[in-house]
Amino acid sequence: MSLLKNIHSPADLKRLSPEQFPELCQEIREQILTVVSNVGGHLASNLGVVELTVALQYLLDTPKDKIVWDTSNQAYTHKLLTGRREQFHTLRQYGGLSGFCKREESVYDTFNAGHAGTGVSAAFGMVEAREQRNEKHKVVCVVGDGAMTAGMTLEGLHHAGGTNKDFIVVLNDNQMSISKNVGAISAYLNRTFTGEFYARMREETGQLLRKIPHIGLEVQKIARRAEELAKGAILPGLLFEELGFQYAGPIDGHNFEHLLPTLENVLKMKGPVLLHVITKKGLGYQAAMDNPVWFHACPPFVRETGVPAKKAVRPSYTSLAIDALIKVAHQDKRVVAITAAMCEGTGLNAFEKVFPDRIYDVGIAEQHAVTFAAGMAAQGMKPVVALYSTFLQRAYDQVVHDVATQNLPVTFCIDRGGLVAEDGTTHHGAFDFAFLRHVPNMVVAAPKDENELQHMMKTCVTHDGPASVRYARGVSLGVPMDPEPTALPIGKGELLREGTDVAIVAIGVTVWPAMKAAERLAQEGISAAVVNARFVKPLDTELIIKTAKNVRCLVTVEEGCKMGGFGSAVLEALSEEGITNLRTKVIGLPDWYIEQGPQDLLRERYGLTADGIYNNVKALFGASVATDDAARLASLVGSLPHGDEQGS
Ligand SMILES: Cc1ncc(C[n+]2csc(CCOP(=O)(O)OP(=O)(O)O)c2C)c(N)n1
Ligand SMILES: CC(=O)[C@@H](O)[C@H](O)COP(=O)(O)O
Ligand SMILES: [Mg+2]
Repeated sequence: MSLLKNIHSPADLKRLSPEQFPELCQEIREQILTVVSNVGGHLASNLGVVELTVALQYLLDTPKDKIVWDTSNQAYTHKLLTGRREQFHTLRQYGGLSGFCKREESVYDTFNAGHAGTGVSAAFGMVEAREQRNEKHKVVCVVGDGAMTAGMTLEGLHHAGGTNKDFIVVLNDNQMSISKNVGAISAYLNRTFTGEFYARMREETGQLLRKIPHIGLEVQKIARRAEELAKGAILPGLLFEELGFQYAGPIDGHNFEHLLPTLENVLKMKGPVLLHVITKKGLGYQAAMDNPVWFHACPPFVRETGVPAKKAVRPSYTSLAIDALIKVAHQDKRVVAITAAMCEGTGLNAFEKVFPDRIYDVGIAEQHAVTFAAGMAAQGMKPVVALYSTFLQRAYDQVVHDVATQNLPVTFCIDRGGLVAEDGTTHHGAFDFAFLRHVPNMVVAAPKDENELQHMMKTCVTHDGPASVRYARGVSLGVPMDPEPTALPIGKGELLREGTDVAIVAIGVTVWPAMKAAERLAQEGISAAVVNARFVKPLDTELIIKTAKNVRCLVTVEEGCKMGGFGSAVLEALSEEGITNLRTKVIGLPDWYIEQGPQDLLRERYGLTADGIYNNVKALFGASVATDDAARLASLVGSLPHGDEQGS
């Protein structure tokens, strides 16, 4: 590590000679592999952009010049070269470096990201800010071929290409999203590989024309047109040129002899420019090159073998949800599945094996995925859209405007609901209860365990309207499973435990911890009822009100934001009923962005474990007893005759 350890900022990199770069890149790869095999992370994407990052930092004058990393899951080399090498071992851990770019972390991180497709828009915003402020610096956005399929990227290119502002987009094309990239844009980019064919053909056409004596203008025109057509059919650059970008490339993104001079030229060009760079995901680590999908975002693994360091003890909620979906799809031919570039993450690859003709991967295009589903539903199909909670945020209007207003039977499998751990702020599924429960017609369900999950899958898919079922990241609990999924009554919760002092009304993964808390409270003589609400909407107000009327305190628990979420729904129901004499508390995520860290640790921090619920209930109950005692005492004192009256 003799080169890397002396780099504390890009200025140190500039002191190296380009001949030393291959050795430096090897050291960087070594460092990334050491840390990621230990803590997990986005290995394959990062190993693919080592040379590109070195070249950019070498030629640009950051932080004055701005680099925007789209999604920013590929920014590890960037972190290592911009003063964060010594903290790099803390990557993705609680209190450690983020796995993504964070402005709070470094001046070299120009824009926070984690969701794909924001880079071009943000970077072009910086271009226009530069113009407004009369500044002189370069703005470069690095965007992947996967993110190129995102609507926002195309919106950004459309805007920027319509101007003549100096702006550089580097398209890092590794032919992969998380899995193989899909769709027309990806096919278009893949024709890069026939670029050689285009060059040869152009040469041959030229030779042919030169051989024709006294070539007329008309013939020349026809020839040029033929060439343009050939370009349109074969050369990827034409798409970008038509969008107003000068196109350069494709070039080998691992070869400094290509990278440095081309980038140097591109940085001097005026107006919007797109440089197309071809890279390989996982380069330098055979296991990641062989299986870039698994190594896209991997848990800790054994470096020598490339196998996970820990074996999963039980199936994940994800896989059990899709198992149930497969069973339901066997019974109903109208059921189709839709993923937005997340076939593996959402477990739909299992569905694809059984129903290869009934699954659609639309690319990183959540908005399209939802409206596409609505279109299918409008024609009698039963589409199931499987998305991570955090990515559904992007399709809010499509949920409201295209699905719910028409009461269309689209099911949303909301994966990664709640705390997702190491990906942190941009990826926690904190808001789905809050942004779905106010949508008319929408069913919002969250099971307490995997058995209930399979039943809710059936409930939602067979429901004749929009419905969502939300489940957590991670392994299931290991509860006994019923042989078949069965539809549950929509809007009905279950009373898991009777109680006369306190009611704990919980939803989703917080239900079993609530039960544990109740057991502990019982040992101390506090009688706690536990309601598994099952549905945030329609809320089982009847059960909740009935339970509330028997107790003096009520606590709600959810792994979601408190503001406008499940607890708010319960409080609204109590208020509607005119119940005002109850002490209440909402346990959930606070009004700030939740940091990265292991799920257990974060759950503890936000009071979502059995202990957390127990402590909250005890404090609330203790306060209510104290208040009641004080009130009793006051009324007792009030009823005593005054000294004067006693005639003293
Ligand atoms: C809006 C959104 N949807 C889905 C994802 C999940 N996701 C993370 S990285 C990734 C693939 C990105 O592919 P690409 O842009 O080509 O970058 P690469 O990892 O290949 O460098 C996806 C789908 C996301 N981050 N954001
Ligand atoms: C999908 C995405 O954004 C990934 O890059 C993420 O890091 C994956 O995490 P999971 O392990 O939850 O699928
Ligand atoms: Mg890619």
